[in-house]
Formats: sequence, structure tokens, C-alpha cells
Amino acid sequence: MIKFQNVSKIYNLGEQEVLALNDVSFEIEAGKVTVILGPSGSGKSTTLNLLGGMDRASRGIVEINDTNLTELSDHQLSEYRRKVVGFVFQFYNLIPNLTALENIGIAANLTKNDANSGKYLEAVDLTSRKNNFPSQLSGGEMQRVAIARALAKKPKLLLCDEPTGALDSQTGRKIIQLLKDASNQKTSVVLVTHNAAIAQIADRVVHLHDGKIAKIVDNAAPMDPRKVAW
Ligand SMILES: Nc1ncnc2c1ncn2[C@@H]1O[C@H](COP(=O)(O)OP(=O)(O)OP(=O)(O)O)[C@@H](O)[C@H]1O
Repeated sequence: MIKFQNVSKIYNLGEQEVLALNDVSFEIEAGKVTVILGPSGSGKSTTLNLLGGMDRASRGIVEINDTNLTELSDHQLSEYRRKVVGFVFQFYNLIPNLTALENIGIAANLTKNDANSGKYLEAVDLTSRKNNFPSQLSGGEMQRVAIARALAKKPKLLLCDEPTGALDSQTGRKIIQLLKDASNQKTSVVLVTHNAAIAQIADRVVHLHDGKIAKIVDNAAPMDPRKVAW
């Protein structure tokens, strides 16, 4: 269970204070897909950064499986990022001079869980491209490698920031399906988007507006990713 409890985040820009999140509370159940939806500047990336331990809340509690991230030392927070969290970004963030297979291995080595990189590449249907460098792959293929890399860490929490933003609709649906599959393996998936159509596949949708919760909607019957009208 992941809890965001009365969380505020203030950024200091010189003299000016930016209230990026203002008393935000929501919960995420293990093994579910949660979409964070909202317009530009509403606080989506800030929320993801706090969940991923990349930044600290100014007020409130961010709790992941009974660990309060706000109480962790920098070293503990770094361990948390390495061991508990997988990240998928809009522009893939692959290492350009490593092959698809090597990009996955690097994440697996980080957590020393002896993952078999090839197995994860197979899961995203890219075995035939294992020796290709990122520059030799399409956007959708790079994103599949990025997902395989994140999953190789066996993360409890998979955080995705606009993972389909750079992809066409057909490829985007495949990527969403992979994320959904990950949630079926007990990984909690949190997906940030401004695309309301994608929100239909979520178990829970947290709507943000101006750093506040606008509403939280639970989908009793989340939509099959293949049916999303992009
Ligand atoms: N490091 C920072 N320093 C100062 N202000 C920041 C910082 N990061 C975000 N902000 C501000 O906090 C607010 C929320 O930003 P955030 O990036 O979380 O929004 P977002 O919903 O992810 O937007 P987008 O969809 O455009 O990525 C914005 O006003 C933004 O300018």
C-alpha cells in the first residue's frame, strides 16, 4: 500500500515560492494501475518524483509499504530508488552505446537479483533485436526495452512519466498493455499522463489541478488497453 498523506511541495525560485502540491492525499493499492491525470503544471511530475524518492515532500507523509520516505536518510532514499522503484520515461533514457540486452542487464546488476536479461527482452517481444543499439530501434522498441529494463529490477513500484507521449496510438496501446501486465505480476504501476483516454485503463484515476486533488475516480471495470480510442 502506498499512501500520500496531506502532502505539500514548495519549490523556492529565488524570492518566489511555487506551491507545486497543496495538501494532496490519496492511496494506491499494491498490484493496481493508478493514473495521475491533469493539465500541464498541475503537479503530476512532482507527485511522481516524491513517490520515486527523487525529491522530498515539504509537508506531509509519503509512505510506501509502511516506510515513511520523509524519514529516510539520503543513503536510504538512494537504496529505495535502486531496489524498490522502476522508472519509465517519455524519451526512454536508454544508454546509447549499450545494446538492448546490455541496457537491461545494467538495471539487473544494480539490484544483484541475478535477473536474466534475455528473459525480460523476450517478455517485450524483442529477442531478435537484442544486439541492436538504441539508435537502431524505433521509438516503440526503445520504450519496450525501457520497460524490460525497469521490470528486470522486479520493482514493487513502477513509475511511468508520459510513457506513450512520443509514440503513435497503436504502439502506445502495446506499451500500456505491457504496463498492465506488470501490474498483474503484483507491481504497483503509477502512470502520469495528460491523455484522458489512457486513464480508462486504470483501476484508480487521481485528477490533479493546480497542485490539488480535483477528484479521485475508481474504475470498477478498467478498459482493455487494446480498446482505448487514443
Ligand atoms: N524544480 C522546480 N523548481 C521550481 N518550480 C518547479 C520545479 N518543478 C516543478 N515546478 C513547478 O511546480 C508546478 C508543478 O509542476 P509539475 O512539473 O509537477 O507539473 P506537471 O503536471 O507534471 O506538468 P507537465 O504536464 O507540464 O509536465 C509548476 O508550476 C512548475 O513550474
